[in-house]
Amino acid sequence: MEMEKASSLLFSGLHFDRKKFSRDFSKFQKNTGTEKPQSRDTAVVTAPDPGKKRKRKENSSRTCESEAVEGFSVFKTADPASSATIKRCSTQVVDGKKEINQQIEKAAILRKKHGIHVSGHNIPSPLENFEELSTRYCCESYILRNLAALGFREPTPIQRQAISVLLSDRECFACAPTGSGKTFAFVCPILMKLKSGSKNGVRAVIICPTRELAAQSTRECKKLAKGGKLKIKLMTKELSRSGDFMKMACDILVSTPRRLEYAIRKKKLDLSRVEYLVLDESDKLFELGYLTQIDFVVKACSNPSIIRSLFSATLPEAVEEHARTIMHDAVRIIVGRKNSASDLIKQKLIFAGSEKGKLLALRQSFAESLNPPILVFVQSKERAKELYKELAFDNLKVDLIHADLTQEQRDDAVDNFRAGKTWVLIATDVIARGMDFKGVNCVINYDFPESAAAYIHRIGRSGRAGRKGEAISLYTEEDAKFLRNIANVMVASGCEVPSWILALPKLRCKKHRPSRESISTGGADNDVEE
Ligand SMILES: Nc1ncnc2c1ncn2[C@@H]1O[C@H](COP(=O)(O)OP(=O)(O)OP(=O)(O)O)[C@@H](O)[C@H]1O
Repeated sequence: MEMEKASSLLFSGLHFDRKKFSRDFSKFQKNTGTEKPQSRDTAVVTAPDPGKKRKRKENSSRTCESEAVEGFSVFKTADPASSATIKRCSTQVVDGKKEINQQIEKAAILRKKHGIHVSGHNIPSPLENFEELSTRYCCESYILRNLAALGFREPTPIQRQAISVLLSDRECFACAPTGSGKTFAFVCPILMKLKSGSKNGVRAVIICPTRELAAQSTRECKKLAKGGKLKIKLMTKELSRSGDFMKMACDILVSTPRRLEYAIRKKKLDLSRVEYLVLDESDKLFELGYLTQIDFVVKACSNPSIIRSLFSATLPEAVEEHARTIMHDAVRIIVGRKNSASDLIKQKLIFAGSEKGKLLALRQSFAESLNPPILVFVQSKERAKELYKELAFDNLKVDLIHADLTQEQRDDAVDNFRAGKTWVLIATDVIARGMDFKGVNCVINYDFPESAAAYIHRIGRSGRAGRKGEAISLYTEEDAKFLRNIANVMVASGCEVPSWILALPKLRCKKHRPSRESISTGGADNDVEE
């Protein structure tokens, strides 16, 4: 139901005028792209389509495609009497085809090696290494320096494919495991494409579902942009209320949907020149709570040549279908198995019997081996407060984070956890998505997650960037209806699960979180805050 509404709302304001952009066809024959002449995308063998729906910068077609067209025109204008010319040309065509086939094969091998699955037309080959950013796409040296300074030696699979797709001015929707480097997969091409700073307003927008994630993405973006001229800004509460973007240098803006909408409505922010729009954690942003804001922002990004991209570790069918109908010639990228947990996480299910049993199991687990940093997820802010009170006197360095805290308190909680000052952070789902806490050893689902997606994102706070992690999920009888879904995710990652759980009935429709006995005292808790 939610997605049906999404389909009717999202992107509905966008309209592309074919006639208006028909002139662009002529541009396909000019060489103005950023990809270097010697570089070739794979599988680009057809002549450009003059009826293409939208204006595109030409570098994506400035490859074998334009060469094939040029080849034919050479053929036509050559002296027909000269058999030598004809022979030379046909040899060139055969050589060209052979080369293209070799490149297609090479790209396929590379994709197979890295578990990259793609669909769409004329998909650029994945990057073999970061050097290709400069040899193939003329990347400025400061970006390569920053990549090296960050210690990134090889692109991750999602970076290999998404970077080349976005650098070829193609829209994409991508699904890759948690902690697999999706942030740089969209940040890097944006920095490369925008090149120098401009005073003409915001040119790229990155939307994240939470303020913490927006702040983190801004920081990551700034790390890669160090030494360049681009201005990157995080939309703070203050900026959204009183900042005048018309008078401010800002090339890349990172924001939550609400703050973005607020600034646009106040007419202090014009997004009509935006060239790149990223919806990070896109499936979350497509949920009802965000939908009208996202729709409003997407309409405000009215530049017809905008490149939009969707990234997440979970991409439900409904979101995919929707993306396919509204995006233009988009490339679908899936790394590994779709909607699955990272292979690096060891997952365990523990039956705790009752709410009291859960507290006991948690204390016991801490007593046996406390290996911080540890994240403990609960289903509501009330329960976060209750659990905090229980653990605060257990001689643990424990803290909590939920949506009721001030921004300063939330920032402190995140910073202290990052700095190792907090060993155990109790959290609601407010930090379940996207947050990159390095080296989280264990995620404990104190309250069982109510969907496979929620589970994948929560446990994905550990086992990031190639490190191993652990996830423990406590459950009681109240959680029976959610068990099978989560167990299926575990089985798909190679974990053992009792067979009776897999034989439980399928979850047919979305179920509400169970009301639970209070952690500290009696009473029920029906709060559904994230
Ligand atoms: N090429 C690379 N080599 C090594 N580490 C990398 C590389 N790219 C990114 N990383 C690191 O991997 C970690 C996870 O990256 P990131 O937060 O982008 O993951 P993600 O896929 O967006 O995860 P999530 O789905 O949870 O949002 C970060 O610490 C980042 O610095």
